[in-house]
Amino acid sequence: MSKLKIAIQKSGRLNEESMRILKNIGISIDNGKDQLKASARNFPLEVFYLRNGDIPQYLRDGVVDIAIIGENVLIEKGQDLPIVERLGFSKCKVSIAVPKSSKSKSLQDLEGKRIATSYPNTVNHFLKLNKVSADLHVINGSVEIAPNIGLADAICDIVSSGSTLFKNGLKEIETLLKSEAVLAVSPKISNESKTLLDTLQFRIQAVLKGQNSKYVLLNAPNAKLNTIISLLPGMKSPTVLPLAKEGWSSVHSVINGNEFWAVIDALKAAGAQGILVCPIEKMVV
Ligand SMILES: Nc1ncnc2c1ncn2[C@@H]1O[C@H](COP(=O)(O)OP(=O)(O)OP(=O)(O)O)[C@@H](O)[C@H]1O
Ligand SMILES: O=P(O)(O)OC[C@H]1O[C@H](OP(=O)(O)OP(=O)(O)O)[C@H](O)[C@@H]1O
Ligand SMILES: [Mg+2]
Repeated sequence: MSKLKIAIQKSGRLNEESMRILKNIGISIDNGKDQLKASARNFPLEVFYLRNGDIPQYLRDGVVDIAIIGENVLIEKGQDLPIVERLGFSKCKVSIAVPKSSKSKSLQDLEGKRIATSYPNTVNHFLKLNKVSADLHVINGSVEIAPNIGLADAICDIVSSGSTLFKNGLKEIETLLKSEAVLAVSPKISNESKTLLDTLQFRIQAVLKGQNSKYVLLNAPNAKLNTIISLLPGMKSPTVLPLAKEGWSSVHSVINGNEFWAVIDALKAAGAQGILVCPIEKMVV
């Protein structure tokens, strides 16, 4: 039986969370130290540990079937490669920044200036779109140092907390794109591997949905039940069970993480008491 081949970043920002996803979907991997290829014990899966920046080419060539990769790298080097799942971690932006003292306030002010970046295709595309021409200096790391050593007037790099920009005396002037870790697929994936991918994706979706939701239990006076139930959609509808105490019920439901605090505030205001909130490990809808 053939195995599904997945590329994961060997080391760096994406490695830990990528391994955690595999663990959370019940896949265990025999990982020898410095091993660049490993097999799963309980799923027909082979893991290739690669550099993030090399993964688009491996996908294109069909060396691997799928990969967990930063969306920004796909935008830079793999526009042709389909994304099948957004994974919600390693969220960041790719932005243009200039020294705090610079007079440049927008992209138009960078006409004829030097921009240091590790993302030349992304920057070129953006400059072209905005009809600005600038000189690109491609460097692979520590991009934020470039203006301080006189190499460039501006930089384009990843921004997350903004602390690297701050520490290097830079300010952001344009955001080119937003990125997160994604699951990308090789255009050469076989039908057999595609079936395995469907199984893997089903499991990943169950984990992601669980992560984005909370299980809520609360006590409600029966007189307020209708209002409280209307605030709680649940997976189908909330579960309502009688409490031992006369005139009270226990209500169980699932709340989406994004609207969590707004719903809790509304529940309290509607008379809910003893609200318990529990994490959900997996959710199959
Ligand atoms: N500060 C950050 N906060 C959040 N996500 C980030 C941050 N820096 C990078 N990322 C995301 O993680 C990915 C991997 O970044 P990392 O710095 O580990 O590797 P890299 O040097 O870009 O790649 P390679 O594996 O080729 O060496 C990036 O492509 C981006 O999607
Ligand atoms: O906005 P912040 O939270 O400060 O994060 C942004 C920094 O993080 C990344 O660098 P990383 O630490 O991965 O080092 P690298 O340049 O060696 O990849 C990125 O290249 C930025 O420099
Ligand atoms: Mg980095």
